[in-house]
Amino acid sequence: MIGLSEFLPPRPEASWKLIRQVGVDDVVGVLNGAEQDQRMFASVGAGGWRADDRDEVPWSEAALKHNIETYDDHGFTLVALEDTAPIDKARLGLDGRDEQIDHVITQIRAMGRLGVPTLAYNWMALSSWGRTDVAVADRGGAYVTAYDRAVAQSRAPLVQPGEVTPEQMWAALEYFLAAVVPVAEEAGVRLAMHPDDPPQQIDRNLPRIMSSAGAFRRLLSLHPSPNNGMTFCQGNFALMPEVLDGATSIPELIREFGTAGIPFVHFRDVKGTPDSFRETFHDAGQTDMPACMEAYHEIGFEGPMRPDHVPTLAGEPNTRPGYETLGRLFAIGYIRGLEQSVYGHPASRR
Ligand SMILES: O=C(O)[C@@H](O)[C@@H](O)[C@H](O)[C@H](O)CO
Repeated sequence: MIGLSEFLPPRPEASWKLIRQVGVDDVVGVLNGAEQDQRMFASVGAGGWRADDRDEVPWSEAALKHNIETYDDHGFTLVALEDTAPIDKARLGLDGRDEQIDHVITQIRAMGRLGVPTLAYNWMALSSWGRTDVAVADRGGAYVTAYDRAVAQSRAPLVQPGEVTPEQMWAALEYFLAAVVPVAEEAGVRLAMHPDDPPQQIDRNLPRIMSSAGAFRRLLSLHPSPNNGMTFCQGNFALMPEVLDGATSIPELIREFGTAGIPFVHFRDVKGTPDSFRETFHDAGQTDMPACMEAYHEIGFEGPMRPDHVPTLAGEPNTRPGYETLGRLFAIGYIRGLEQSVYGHPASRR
């Protein structure tokens, strides 16, 4: 079976009871006050959530143990992290990167000791996922997020034109992997690179190198290891050139990368192109989701899979675009149904 999971910060909320009631016990977490916890909603101009004021280093073993205990107190098991210390100097290959890489190494060793086997990270320097609208009316008036490249690129630049090159970011990634993959191997932690979102070649003058299937083939070849893998975020792979031009498909990429390359899945969908798209309900996008689930079953995937972004439904504040509660319940039910139709119902499994 897949490890159906949900993305929750280490701060209990009323929604946690609903997530348990719809049958999800596994959690993908952030680190209280770390880079993604602080950056992800600001990146789309939303209020999001606020970190607790804690007297602990977010990526320390003590902080991670605190988070695990918090999840455990509510019946959840932390199965992956999708957060690190700030690593922009590492992403850009700048002075000070070794200290940032040391923080990641500290976190990986703590994850190994505390039994958290997967670490998702991304190479979107100075930013995170990007959207130009977080309240586009979709089915029944539900809000989804959307992206328009012309609007996005009219905003303030992240760097000056040519200030950072793709080669610089690839060299920085190779340096990062050389430092952290051996530690991950020793700790029993699988690294899972998330695609640039959206998968643009360049964003406000800054290269985005993890924006094609070819880039992920290069990632795996840069440092071959069972601990150097990817977060197979379907919504982003669906917008990559090789999928849009028909050279491959999401199910074919699932089979190509296999469980060796895919420790972790974001199971969501979109409509459009990387220059202009909206996110969708899981049953209404441009990807053959049943075919994807069949491909996961064929490769024997049984790792963490989460719904990722969901629409905001009636009555919800939309301060956490993509991450409100009611849409998660729909998505969880949809994924669980697909899973049991493909992997079999627990009652029928031998
Ligand atoms: O596809 C995406 O961009 C999402 O997965 C992000 O919202 C991601 O989960 C956050 O930036 C936290 O890593």
